[in-house]
Amino acid sequence: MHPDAPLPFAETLSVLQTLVPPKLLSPRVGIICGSGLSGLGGSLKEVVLISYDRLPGFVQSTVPGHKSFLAFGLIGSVPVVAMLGRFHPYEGHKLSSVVYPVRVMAKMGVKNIIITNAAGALNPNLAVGTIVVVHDHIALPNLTGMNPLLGPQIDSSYSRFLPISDAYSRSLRRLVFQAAHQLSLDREALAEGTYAWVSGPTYETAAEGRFLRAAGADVVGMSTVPEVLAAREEGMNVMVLSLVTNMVVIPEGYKSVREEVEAELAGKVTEAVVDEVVSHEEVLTLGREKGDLMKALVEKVVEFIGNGNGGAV
Ligand SMILES: O=P(O)(O)O[C@H]1O[C@H](CO)[C@@H](O)[C@H]1O
Ligand code: HPA
Repeated sequence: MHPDAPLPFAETLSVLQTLVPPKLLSPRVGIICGSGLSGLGGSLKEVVLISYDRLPGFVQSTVPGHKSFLAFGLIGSVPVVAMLGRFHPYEGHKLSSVVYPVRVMAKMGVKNIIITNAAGALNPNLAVGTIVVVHDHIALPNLTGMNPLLGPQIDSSYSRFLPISDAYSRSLRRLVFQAAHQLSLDREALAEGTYAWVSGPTYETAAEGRFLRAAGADVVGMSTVPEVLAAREEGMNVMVLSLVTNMVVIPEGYKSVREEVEAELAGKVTEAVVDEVVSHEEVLTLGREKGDLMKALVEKVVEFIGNGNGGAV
């Protein structure tokens, strides 16, 4: 819930003013780096890294593949601020803490936010390594009472009932596909899809994966939606890129144990079935392998935003 304690915006901004050179203090674009994707920080010139523990209101990222630094710098000539490591509710962080950095970005004047994540594929037509340009979400936690916008309004300038059917900016999504064209990426490198937010930290069972797929989701992850909601409440244009790191819904489906045993008893030779499980190491490995592609896309989109393209400001 926000704000169960007054949010320390003034203190955070005052620390930032002392640590960040004036030239970088009004970022045009905010970036959040997903699991294994903090290498995006390597895109920044004249970078200034600020440890989260120096920033009032910030908590620590405790998940491998997430650092705990806020990075200020330039992509081309565009000033940006990037979270090298995000916060997830499953780490024990309150939703108000999870989205606090997004609100700080808004207070610094950020109008466009690019949120990245690692996600599992529910849509069997997606391949591991694909980057999904998210155009919608399904958030069971939101529908059942876990929403970062629950609670008293921060102030009366915020909308009480925020529409989010337009949460994912069409103009920013267009920029990603234009960026992919300029970078000569194969058509298969990018897809469009719906992100399902789950609380984690358990990965989905196969049946849960099928359930989310049947509901219309293409990828699933344990982050992003809280940040999207806060960013929309703050009036930002939002773009989300999900890197498919693993398959959740396996195209071949469930192999019956009864049939396996019956076939063996009938003297037939059966193929050994091994139930595959996902691991965070696998997620991070994919992040490392595809990190450069994500970085190239984000850089290009930031360049476009800097040039005033796409209707985004
Ligand atoms: O969404 P990001 O932070 O990229 O991380 C994803 O990877 C972790 C699971 O491997 C979960 O935190 C999931 O949400
Ligand atoms: N499920 C949830 N979150 C994830 C996954 C997944 O399969 N892969 C990466 N993040």
